[in-house]
Amino acid sequence: MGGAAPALRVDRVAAVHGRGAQARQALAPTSLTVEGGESVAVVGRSGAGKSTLADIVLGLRSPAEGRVVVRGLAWCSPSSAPERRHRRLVQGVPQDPAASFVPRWTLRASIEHAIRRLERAAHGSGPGGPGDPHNADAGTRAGLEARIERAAGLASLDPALLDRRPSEVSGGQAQRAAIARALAADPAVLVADEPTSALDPETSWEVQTALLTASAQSGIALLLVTHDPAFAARCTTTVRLAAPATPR
Ligand SMILES: Nc1ncnc2c1ncn2[C@@H]1O[C@H](COP(=O)(O)OP(=O)(O)OP(=O)(O)O)[C@@H](O)[C@H]1O
Repeated sequence: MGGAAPALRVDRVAAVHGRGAQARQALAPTSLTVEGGESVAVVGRSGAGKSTLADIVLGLRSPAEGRVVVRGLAWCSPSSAPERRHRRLVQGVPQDPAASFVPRWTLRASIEHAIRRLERAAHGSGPGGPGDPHNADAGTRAGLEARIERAAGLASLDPALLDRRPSEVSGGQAQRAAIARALAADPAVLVADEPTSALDPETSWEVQTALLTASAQSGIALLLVTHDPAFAARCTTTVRLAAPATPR
């Protein structure tokens, strides 16, 4: 797509943990670009700052230097956090998917709740219900159901499993549901920090396939933190983080 801004641009982003004499570089200045539909594996030694980078792109912490740009929009910098109305643009796939769903709710109810919350953030504090003209897709029951089922299909999750609770599905199925929840938000960027480390090798491979296929088919940029060289090799590119500066 000639001239379009990349889905994700990380521009000389660095991070520091602690303050004053305790301050310690957690991430050395790092730049990378991920186009829609591409996947970038972030690798590096333990403590290199991989999770710190993932948290910054997710908007969970601020960089000490540099900036993140999502689809050409200023996403975050040392002095600015992501705007609420743009929150849906970057979605996370957690390491422990079962714990990220409400235990008493069906997977469908949790995904529906996540979509409605993002819609409310996108369109101000309105109810996000059928009366909201911006909300025609998620606002009607049929539109919402179609959106969830489409996301489940993209994540290779059997839609019948959407009516189970997190304790009633396997780890691999819960991870597919977490991928579906992220896709249902219609993001530009997916951030996955060790998304298959809790799974057996066969299930891990299948979930990797679901994640990579969904990102490629939907034109979503995937930023993947992994220690698994085989998973990294399946991505479009690998970025190896430099070790942060050691304290003096
Ligand atoms: N909450 C925190 N307070 C202080 N220092 C922290 C905190 N979280 C992480 N760090 C430090 O920041 C650096 C980067 O940590 P980070 O978890 O991002 O590394 P990582 O590359 O993801 O490591 P791993 O591969 O072991 O998960 C490390 O030196 C770590 O000790």
